[in-house]
Amino acid sequence: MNILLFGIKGCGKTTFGKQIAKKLGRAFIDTDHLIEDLYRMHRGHRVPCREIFLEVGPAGFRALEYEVIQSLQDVQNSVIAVGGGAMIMIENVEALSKSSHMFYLVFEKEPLKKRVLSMQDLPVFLDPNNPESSFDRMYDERDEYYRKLGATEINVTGMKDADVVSAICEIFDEAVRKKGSRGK
Ligand SMILES: Nc1ncnc2c1ncn2[C@@H]1O[C@H](COP(=O)(O)OP(=O)(O)O)[C@@H](O)[C@H]1O
Ligand SMILES: O=C(O)C1=C[C@@H](OP(=O)(O)O)[C@@H](O)[C@H](O)C1
Ligand SMILES: [Mg+2]
Repeated sequence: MNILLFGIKGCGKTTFGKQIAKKLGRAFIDTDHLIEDLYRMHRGHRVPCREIFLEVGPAGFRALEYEVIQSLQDVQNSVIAVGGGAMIMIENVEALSKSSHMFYLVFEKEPLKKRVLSMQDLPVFLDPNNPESSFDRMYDERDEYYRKLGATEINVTGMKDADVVSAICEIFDEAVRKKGSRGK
C-alpha cells in the first residue's frame, strides 16, 4: 500500500512526501519529477515542469502527467506526491487509488494564496493580470472536487512539518492494520 499525497499547489505535497518517505524508509516518487524525466527524452536535457507547461500547454502537460501516472499502477510501498492538478483527471484517481491510501492535504485559501502569489514565479496556470481572482477560482474548483474523492483530509495550514508527518504516518498505520485484520 502506498501513501498518496494530493492537494492544491503549494500545500506541501513534495516537502512532506520526502519527509514521510525518509521516516518510513520508503521510496519517494514525485510525478512532477517523472514528467521532467519523460520530457527530457524529447528535449535532450532536463527542464523544470514550469517550462514544460509553457512549451506544451495545459493539455500537453496533462497528457504527460497521465502517461506518468499510468506507469505507476504497479508501484507498491512508496510515498507518492502528485502535482496540484493531477487528480482533476478521474483516470489518474482510478490508477492510483487502487493501491494507495489517499490524503488530501488541505491548506486554507487565504494563507495558501499568500504563499503561492509570493513565489518567485507566478504559476503558469494563473492569470498574470488577475492573479488573486484566478487563484480563488482555481482553489474553489479544485477544493470542491478534491473533497469528493474519498481521501483522508488533513488540514496542514500552520502545522509544523513534524506534526504533519506524524499524523499521516499514524493514520496510515492504523488503516493498514485495519485492512490486515479484515483480510484474516
Ligand atoms: N512548512 C512550511 N513552511 C513554510 N514554507 C513551506 C513549508 N512547506 C513548504 N513550504 C514552501 O512552500 C512551497 C511549496 O512547497 P511544496 O512542497 O513544493 O508544495 P507542493 O508540492 O504541494 O506544490 C515551497 O516553496 C516550500 O519551500
Ligand atoms: O497545480 C497545477 O496544476 C500544477 C502544479 C505543479 O505541481 P505542485 O502542486 O507540486 O507544485 C505542477 O504539476 C504543474 O506546474 C501544474
Ligand atoms: Mg510538488
